[in-house]
Amino acid sequence: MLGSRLSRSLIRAYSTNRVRIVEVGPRDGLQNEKGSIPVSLKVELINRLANAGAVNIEAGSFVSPKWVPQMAGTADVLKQIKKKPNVHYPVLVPNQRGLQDLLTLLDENPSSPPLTDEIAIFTAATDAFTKANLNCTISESLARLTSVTRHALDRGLRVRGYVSVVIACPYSGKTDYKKVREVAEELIDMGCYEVSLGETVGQGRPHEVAEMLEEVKKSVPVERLAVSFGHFHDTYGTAVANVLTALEHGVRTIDSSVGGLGGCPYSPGATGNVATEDVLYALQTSPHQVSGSYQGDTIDLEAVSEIGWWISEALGRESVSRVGRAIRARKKREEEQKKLQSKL
Ligand SMILES: CC(C)(COP(=O)([O-])OP(=O)([O-])OC[C@H]1O[C@@H](n2cnc3c(N)ncnc32)[C@H](O)[C@@H]1OP(=O)([O-])[O-])[C@@H](O)C(=O)NCCC(=O)NCCSC(=O)C[C@@](C)(O)CC(=O)[O-]
Repeated sequence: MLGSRLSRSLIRAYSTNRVRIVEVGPRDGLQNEKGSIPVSLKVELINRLANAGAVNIEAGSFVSPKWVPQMAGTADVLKQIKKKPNVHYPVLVPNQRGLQDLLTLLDENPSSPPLTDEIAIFTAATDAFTKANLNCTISESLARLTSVTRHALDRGLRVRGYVSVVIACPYSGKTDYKKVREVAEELIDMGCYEVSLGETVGQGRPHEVAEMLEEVKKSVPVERLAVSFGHFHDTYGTAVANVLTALEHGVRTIDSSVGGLGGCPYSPGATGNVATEDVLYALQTSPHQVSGSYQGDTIDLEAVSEIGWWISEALGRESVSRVGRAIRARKKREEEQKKLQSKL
C-alpha cells in the first residue's frame, strides 16, 4: 500500500519534470566535522531547514559512535526536533543493532507523526570502500542489509538505499559501473523504494556520470533512480554540472547539503557535498520545478542561503556555497548603496 502510493508519487515527479531534493546537511554534512557536535546545534539546523520548506531531511545515524562520533546523540536529536507533518526525517542504519536501537526509541516514544518513518541503508560499489566504511565486504553488507530491510519494512518504515563510490573509489581507483548496477539492483530487490548513487569522492566528470547512469539504467528503472540519484560531492567543482547531466538522463532526485557541508570520514580528501543553494539556483527558471522537497514551486533561496551561512559560521568558517557567497556579496553591496544614498 505504502509502496504503491510511493511509486505513484515518484512516477508523477518523474513525468512532470519535478525535482525532489533530499537535504543531507545535518547527517552527511555534519558527520565529517572535527570533534563532536552539540545535539542542540543539530536540532536547530533541522528545524531551520524544515521551516525553510525542506521535506526530506536526513537527521542523523544509528552507527557506532566509535566509528563516527559526530553522529552520537541521534536519538536525542529525533526526540527534540519540532516535528512537522509531511516532513520525513530519515536516519542511517548500518546493521541490526542500529535498527534495534531505533525501534526501541520509537516504541518508547510513540507519537503522531512518529519520530521518523524512514531509514537509509548503505553499502558501496567496491569492497575496499565497504571494508573501510562498514568493516565487511559488499556481499556481507548486502546480506546484513537484506535482513535489516525486511525487519524495517515489517515495522512500517520506508527504506532508502545508498551505493557509495559510483565513479571512483579512494582506495581502489576507477569503479566498475557494472558493479554499481548490480548493487543498486540488489538494493531495489530487497525493498528499497529508491537508491541514491553516491559520487563519494567528487572526481566524476559529466560524461562519466552519463556512462555510469546508462549502465545502471539497464537493470534499475530510471524512475527509481530518478528519485534517488544525486549526492555529488564537490571536490573538483563538477558537482552542479554532474547534477544537470543526471537530470538530462532522467534522474529527478538530488541529494545536497545546505552551505555545501560535508565530505565522508572514509573518503580522504573529499570536500563538501554539492550545496543545496547551488542546485536550487541552477534549476531556477529552468523547465525543472523543485517541489516535494523544498515545498511549493517557489523557493526562498535567500532563506536557504542564510541557513548555510548560519551553520557554517556556527562551525567556525564561511559558507562554501558559491550561490550563498554571491547572495551575501550582493546584499552587502545593496546595504552599502543604501548607506551612500542616505548620506546624499
Ligand atoms: C557497522 C559498524 C558498526 C561495524 O563495525 P564493527 O566494529 O565491525 O562492529 P561490531 O559488530 O564488531 O561491533 C563493534 C562495536 O560497535 C558497536 N556497534 C555495532 N553496531 C552499532 C550501531 N549500529 N550503533 C552503535 N554501536 C554499534 C558494538 O556494540 C561494539 O561495541 P563494543 O562491544 O566495542 O563496545 C561500523 O562500521 C560503523 O558504525 N560504520 C558506520 C560508518 C558510517 O557511518 N559512515 C558514514 C556514513 S556512509 C556515507 O557517508 C556515504 C553516503 C551514505 O553518504 C553515500 C555517499 O555519498 O557515498
